[in-house]
Amino acid sequence: MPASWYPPFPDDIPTHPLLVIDYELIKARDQAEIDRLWEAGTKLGFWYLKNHGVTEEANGMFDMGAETMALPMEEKMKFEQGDDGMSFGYKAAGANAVDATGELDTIEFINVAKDDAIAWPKHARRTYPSTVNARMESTISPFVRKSLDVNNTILEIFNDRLELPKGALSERHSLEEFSGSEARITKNPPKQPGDTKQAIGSHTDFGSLSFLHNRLGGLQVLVPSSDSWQYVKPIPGHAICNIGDALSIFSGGILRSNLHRVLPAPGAQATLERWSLVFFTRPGNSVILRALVEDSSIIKQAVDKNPEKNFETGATSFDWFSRRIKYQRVNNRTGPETWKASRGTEHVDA
Ligand SMILES: O=C(O)CCC(=O)C(=O)O
Ligand SMILES: [Fe+2]
Repeated sequence: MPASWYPPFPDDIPTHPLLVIDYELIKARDQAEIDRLWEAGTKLGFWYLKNHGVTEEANGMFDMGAETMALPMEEKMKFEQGDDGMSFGYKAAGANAVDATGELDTIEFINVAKDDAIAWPKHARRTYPSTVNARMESTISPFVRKSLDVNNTILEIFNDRLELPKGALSERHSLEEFSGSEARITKNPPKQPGDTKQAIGSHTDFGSLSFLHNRLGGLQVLVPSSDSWQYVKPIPGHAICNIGDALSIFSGGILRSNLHRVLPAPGAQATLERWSLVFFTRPGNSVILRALVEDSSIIKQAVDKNPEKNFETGATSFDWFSRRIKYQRVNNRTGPETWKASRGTEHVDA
């Protein structure tokens, strides 16, 4: 459905302003735009990105999502992600908890590994439904490659601003090493009257950078230093980008991995199915998640200034990621401690 057919996001509810960053200017290394990206990355950890050049590929991904979710449940379940912490594949609605009480999530999604999109027609990590295979070459691989370009460019900018040696962040996100990087399409059913269920519970993202394409509202950020949640209004043609745990940890907390969640779309949009598309860039599986204090004096200063925060996770990116996925799954739930075990840097940040 073209975005112009959607009922508008209501104009009478508070929204959180994000800086609009122009990717063309970032690519051209425009200093003023880089300063604004830095401000967005350090203060909120979320920003809009315009002129990213991925709209057509994103539209194809939404079509792939619709084709995949229309398959019979029995077919989709053949490609289910399982309970061991692997994220690639299909997840049915209600397979994850959204909070410590074990309330169930309402979204279904399909995750396609960057490694499979790059290796195609070979399988690197797993197999997928026929609807995914049919679009791997035409849609998914181009989307993944372009999204990687966008996120890698942003990583280079942050690398320089963090005064890290050239390539310090890139080498931790190499194309060749297997990683948790993946493309995700989510589908949330229309809101039922009186329903207050969360589609995705409060979380920080697991990896380094998320590149999100939203058509409807529903995404909320926790406003820093407050307990107030505010909607992020989708703007046509603008992606929403955010920083995840791994990049926040590498930077000694200078870059912010902010809590966010997804509710049903507000106002008149609530009557529609809500689809969203994300590309997650995550470090290579073997990369240890710790502040890069030996490589940057400003990261060292940031860590020294906050002795109460622990940036030595002792975990590889693979361990961090698998733990978080695994303990979200309600099949693994024993009690509130399972939810706690699925958490990210909100504790580092406490
Ligand atoms: O659907 C959205 O707007 C956000 C999705 C999200 O936060 C996630 O998949 O991690
Ligand atoms: Fe997220």
